[in-house]
Amino acid sequence: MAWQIQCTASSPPASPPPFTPKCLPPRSLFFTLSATSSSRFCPPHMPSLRSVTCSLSAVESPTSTAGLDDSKTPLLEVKGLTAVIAETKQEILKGVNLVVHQGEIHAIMGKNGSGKSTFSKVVLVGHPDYEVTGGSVVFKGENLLDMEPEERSLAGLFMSFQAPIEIPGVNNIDFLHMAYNARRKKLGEPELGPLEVLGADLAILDEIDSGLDIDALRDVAKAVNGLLTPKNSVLMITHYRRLLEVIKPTCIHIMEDGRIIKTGDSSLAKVLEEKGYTSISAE
Ligand SMILES: Nc1ncnc2c1ncn2[C@@H]1O[C@H](COP(=O)(O)OP(=O)(O)OP(=O)(O)O)[C@@H](O)[C@H]1O
Repeated sequence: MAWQIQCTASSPPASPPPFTPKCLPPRSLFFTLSATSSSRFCPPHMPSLRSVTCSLSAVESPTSTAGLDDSKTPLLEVKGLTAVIAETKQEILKGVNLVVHQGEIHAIMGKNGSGKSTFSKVVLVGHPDYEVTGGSVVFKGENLLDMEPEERSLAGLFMSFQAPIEIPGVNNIDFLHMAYNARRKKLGEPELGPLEVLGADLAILDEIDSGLDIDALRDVAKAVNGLLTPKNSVLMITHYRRLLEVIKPTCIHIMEDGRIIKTGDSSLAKVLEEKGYTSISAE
């Protein structure tokens, strides 16, 4: 797990470098996480990820708003989110509860069709295919559901596409990050992580591991690692435990039929591998 070793090697300064939001136009919402990104992105002020722990231990979590660590600042608070397909009114999200605090990595797993992508589309972009019928989504204290996609981006959300290597311009974020930090270095200022350069606090990464071989997966893991700072958080949507072997999440949430039915620490992925989703939903 080279990504962890790299990032634990640096000790954090007394205070993290200042955040620099709004340094990019609104279109920066849609960047692609590069499978070729390297660990050079690991920000120097990042603390050991091992210090970030989930206080829940594979407990049932019909309302996973239950505090992971109340001393931390919540970034994203989703409560009772329900949504239907706009055209047919079929309900897909049936009361999602989720809290992501600063500096945490969360993973959402679940069977095909459980509602993971719908959740990310509703939260991130307010996708027109869906209508929110209830609940709330608060990001940094603001009601996200009232915001246009551009406003969500400016508020500090970042989303990656699925299948990153199929998207042209895959290295944009690498280039942007390097160019920005080169200038900061020249000015004698501390370098920033990619999310800070983007002015984003939370990255939602939807199935960034789909179709990747093990080597590409390691590169993606390094890139995800490089997105983190003590203030930034990552919410990953994934099918595969193998990604969670190289990126140890603070918490794993299991989604089933439009709800999060269980929240636990990274050991939950092992339970899934050994016993499958059925064992969890049947408990
Ligand atoms: N725009 C849509 N029109 C019709 N059905 C939809 C639409 N969006 C989602 N669905 C249905 O809602 C359910 C949840 O879909 P969603 O893509 O969110 O699940 P998922 O957990 O991300 O699945 P996967 O792991 O296969 O990507 C599925 O049954 C899907 O067919």
